Amino acid sequence: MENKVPMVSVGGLTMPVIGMGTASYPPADAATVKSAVVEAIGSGYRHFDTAFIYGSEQALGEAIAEALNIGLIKSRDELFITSKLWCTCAEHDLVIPAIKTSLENLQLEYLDLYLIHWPLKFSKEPSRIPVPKEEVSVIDIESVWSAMEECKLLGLTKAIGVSNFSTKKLDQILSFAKIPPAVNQVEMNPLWQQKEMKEFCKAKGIHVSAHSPLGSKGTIWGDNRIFECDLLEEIAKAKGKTSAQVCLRWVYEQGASVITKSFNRERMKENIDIFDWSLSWEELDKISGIPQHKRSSLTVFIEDGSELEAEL
Ligand SMILES: NC(=O)C1=CN([C@@H]2O[C@H](COP(=O)(O)OP(=O)(O)OC[C@H]3O[C@@H](n4cnc5c(N)ncnc54)[C@H](OP(=O)(O)O)[C@@H]3O)[C@@H](O)[C@H]2O)C=CC1
Ligand SMILES: O=C[C@H](O)[C@@H](O)[C@@H](O)[C@H](O)C(=O)O
Repeated sequence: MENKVPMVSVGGLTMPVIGMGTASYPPADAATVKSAVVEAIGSGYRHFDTAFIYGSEQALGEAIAEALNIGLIKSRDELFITSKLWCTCAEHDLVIPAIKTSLENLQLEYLDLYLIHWPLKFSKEPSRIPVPKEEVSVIDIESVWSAMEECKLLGLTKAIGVSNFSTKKLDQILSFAKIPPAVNQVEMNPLWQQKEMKEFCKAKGIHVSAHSPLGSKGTIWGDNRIFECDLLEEIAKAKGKTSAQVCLRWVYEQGASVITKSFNRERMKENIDIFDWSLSWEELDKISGIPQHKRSSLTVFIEDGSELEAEL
């Protein structure tokens, strides 16, 4: 299939506006992730999102090797690969070893984008989930960011950015960064539209990437609300599309990139088929009025996560 996915400029790189997520719950086995990624490459995906904590780096690396082997792609450079620094390594001296571990897992020499996963640090390997609050603190962003900058200067990644950062935290980074964050990857979908974040990032030249664009259906941190939203279904029906496609197209029309996960062949094809039609002003206006509902995985994974969230 011809790759007709639009590209966006991010930190001096071009990035396909849709990326395939590789986080799943319960975590899929390596063979499932590998075959889903190979299938996705065959369907035109060129952008993949992983993280140390997902446990999917190895399988993604194997899929890339396989795609090269069977000639689906000619060179690794045709792909855009993102990984993320986990909270147990969110301190200056642990960042370079962490990205090297991710690269080793992926069998790659460089990442395209390396993100700080959360503005949080775990003092040790969490003793349980939800992580006890005494094991969690707010990241020392200045020292961690300088190590992220070193990752880029060393050529371990082409661009650096953050994830789940508030505008307040972004402002902090911008006050000292030699290399500003290229991306903030945040939850964004018609039920959590990120209007303020979108305006802030536009003004500061930071690209917004949307994770959970379908509400992370099927995971313990997600829900099915997107698929139960009558308005989205109504719009989808009228256009001969699905609610998922309407959501993904909506994110794209906001100027954000879309990171969505499907390991199902038909749905991954459906999800990438959003670039030759558009939403009307009237439809966009109706979506803009949907009551907002933030669904944060912090409250699932961290004890008193909502209190902590207020600090971030
Ligand atoms: N930075 C961060 O903190 C976070 C990053 N992420 C990243 O973003 C990616 C996407 O987010 P994620 O939480 O996975 O959730 P999504 O919002 O992309 O939803 C994925 C779920 O929806 C299902 N699905 C996918 N396409 C369709 C469709 N067309 N119709 C119906 N159901 C569909 C999938 O099932 P199936 O596979 O069976 O199709 C899966 O259960 C993650 O994989 C991860 O890479 C996610 C959360 C947080
Ligand atoms: O342990 C915590 C979880 O992994 C969570 O914070 C992340 O996995 C997040 O939901 C994501 O998918 O990026």
